[in-house]
Amino acid sequence: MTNYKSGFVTLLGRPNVGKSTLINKLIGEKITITSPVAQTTRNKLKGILTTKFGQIIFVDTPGVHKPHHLLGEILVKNAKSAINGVDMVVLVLDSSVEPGRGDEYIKDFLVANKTEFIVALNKWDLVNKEFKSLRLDQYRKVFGNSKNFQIVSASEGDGCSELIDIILNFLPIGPMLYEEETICDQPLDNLLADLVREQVLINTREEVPHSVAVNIEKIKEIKRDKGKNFTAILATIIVERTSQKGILIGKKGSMLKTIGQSARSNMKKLINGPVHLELFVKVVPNWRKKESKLMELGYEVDY
Ligand SMILES: Nc1nc2c(ncn2[C@@H]2O[C@H](COP(=O)(O)OP(=O)(O)OP(=O)(O)O)[C@@H](O)[C@H]2O)c(=O)[nH]1
Repeated sequence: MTNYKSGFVTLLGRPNVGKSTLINKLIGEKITITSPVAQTTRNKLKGILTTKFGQIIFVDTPGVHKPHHLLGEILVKNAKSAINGVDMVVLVLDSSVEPGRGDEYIKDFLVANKTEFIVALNKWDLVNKEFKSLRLDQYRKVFGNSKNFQIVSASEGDGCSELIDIILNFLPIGPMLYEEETICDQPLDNLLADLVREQVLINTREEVPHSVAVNIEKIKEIKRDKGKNFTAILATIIVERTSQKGILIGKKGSMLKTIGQSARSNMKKLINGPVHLELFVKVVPNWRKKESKLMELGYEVDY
């Protein structure tokens, strides 16, 4: 008789608490987009972790794209769709700040829905030594003293293997649902596009906001008789306004170069081989309003 565990797990939490960073760390490959700008997660991503003891399928949640006064309502709406069909939830909290209403909303919602959840208190590395015990008390007051409360630092990796053990403990007994070597069910071009979009957000911050999309036009394996083979990737960054195109290209192309270099370096890690990346910027006015364009770019319009 086998005790193998498997199941679907979703990470819930306010924007920017580190959900994507945590999934990446738990799985050990860069598969989701992370940036210091809130609301970077667009599509639901699954990252798959297979261990000797079980298989955890992580479902990422979309970020919040609505004005602040709606935040509570939207968090709950997102939470509702995210918990659909999952076995358990990891509630991710940002310990570098005090517990907030948004965190409580989600907890109350989970309790009301009788959803199994554990707490991952993230960004512990950012809490000053002398404040650590106070901060822990503040969070325990709101989120309870249960043993299913794990302190982690997603960027450092601290507490992650303990978190995996807690999750596996919670999951039901079940078979391996994906082949052992699968880490993500997203097509490669989505992952590559996200790596470019991530660098646009990191490097331009508020100047080029969320009205940016990336389309992977071509991925080609180039075989060379002499020297190494490489993957050639052609990508277009789509913006809504000419002014945004200017910002993205930068002085003498400097911004586009920076974006391209960083995106390429992450692509190399993802593909596990040399990459040649060519980037173009294209203005498509109001692309967000054009649903066919959205679908062509692979977005799930689910809100
Ligand atoms: N110092 C520190 N920074 C972290 C940690 N975890 C995440 N971050 C940073 O916090 C920022 C937000 O992380 P994300 O993983 O994009 O957050 P998210 O919750 O997925 O954000 P949304 O997509 O907006 O929902 C990034 O700059 C991360 O590098 C951590 O444990 N320590």
